[in-house]
Amino acid sequence: MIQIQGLTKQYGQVQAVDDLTFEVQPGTVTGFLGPNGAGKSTTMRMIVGLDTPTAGTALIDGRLYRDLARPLVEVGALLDAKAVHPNRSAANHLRWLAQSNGIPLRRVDEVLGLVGLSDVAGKKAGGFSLGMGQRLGLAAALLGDPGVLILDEPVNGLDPEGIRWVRGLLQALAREGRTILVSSHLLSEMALTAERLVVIGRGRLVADTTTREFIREHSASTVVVRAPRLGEVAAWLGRHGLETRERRDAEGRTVLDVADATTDDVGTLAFEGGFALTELSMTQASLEDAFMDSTGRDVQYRATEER
Ligand SMILES: Nc1ncnc2c1ncn2[C@@H]1O[C@H](COP(=O)(O)OP(=O)(O)OP(=O)(O)O)[C@@H](O)[C@H]1O
Repeated sequence: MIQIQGLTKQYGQVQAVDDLTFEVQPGTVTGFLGPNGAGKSTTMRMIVGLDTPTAGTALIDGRLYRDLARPLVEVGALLDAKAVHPNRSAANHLRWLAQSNGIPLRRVDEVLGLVGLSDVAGKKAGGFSLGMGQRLGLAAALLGDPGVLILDEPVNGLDPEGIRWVRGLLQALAREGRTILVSSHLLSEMALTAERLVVIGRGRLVADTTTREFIREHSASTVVVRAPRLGEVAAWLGRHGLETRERRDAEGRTVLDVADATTDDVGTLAFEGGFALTELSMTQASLEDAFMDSTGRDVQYRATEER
């Protein structure tokens, strides 16, 4: 289990992580979600002792990372896939890690096989593509067969096949009872991988819930209505407590958006009011848009055209 308590990191004027408190339980994949610059990497670096918190603590199975006797056997981390000596072969990189952590050398071939790098084991890591580098980083994280895994954007640079493979691997590792924290800035990716989500924006906790609940809360759906007497329909629905907004659809027709309602509600009310409807449909807001909205005021970096 990972326990984060009041974790805070200040870099000069920048509050990178701001009083974060959450737990990551074993047996499930927990997604660590937030827009760029939200503080995910800084949090993960503090968990594995690469950064010192300004305040608060990050404990792994009740202990600080630096107090673990054999860190690689207890925690596997993928934080920067490029942190490999470019002239060292993939196998030698792993052998060196294994030897310095008292891990049997046969484990090197096992993890190379597991991540699909057996064929390039003797090639220099410096010549690896981003995706191959990610696979090597995963191999290093898995080397000590640890009970806790901390992975920063592990699918970055992988092709769709690779992404599917990582997803399956993480879910299988979680089923074995491991604690897995995996970061991403894409809700769509985490929706398929993680059972739970810890969402942050500008260093602060936005949500700590199941993925299903987070999606349910943020996938606001809208009922779309077209009718010959649209103004009267809007007034009628308004009188029955529904919030409506008129707009033009893609074909230039005037339609009514009804928030927080079902087509059943709207259809029944229209019938009771004696209105003919020419359209009654449902649209789902893009999940990614809804997620960005939820962290919206906390987003630190946006494309300038969005400002
Ligand atoms: N060593 C550092 N010195 C100064 N500021 C830093 C340092 N590391 C991170 N920051 C700042 O802290 C904030 C959080 O950064 P962090 O990399 O943790 O975010 P992130 O959620 O991992 O984003 P990304 O997905 O872009 O990696 C950013 O404003 C970043 O510029």
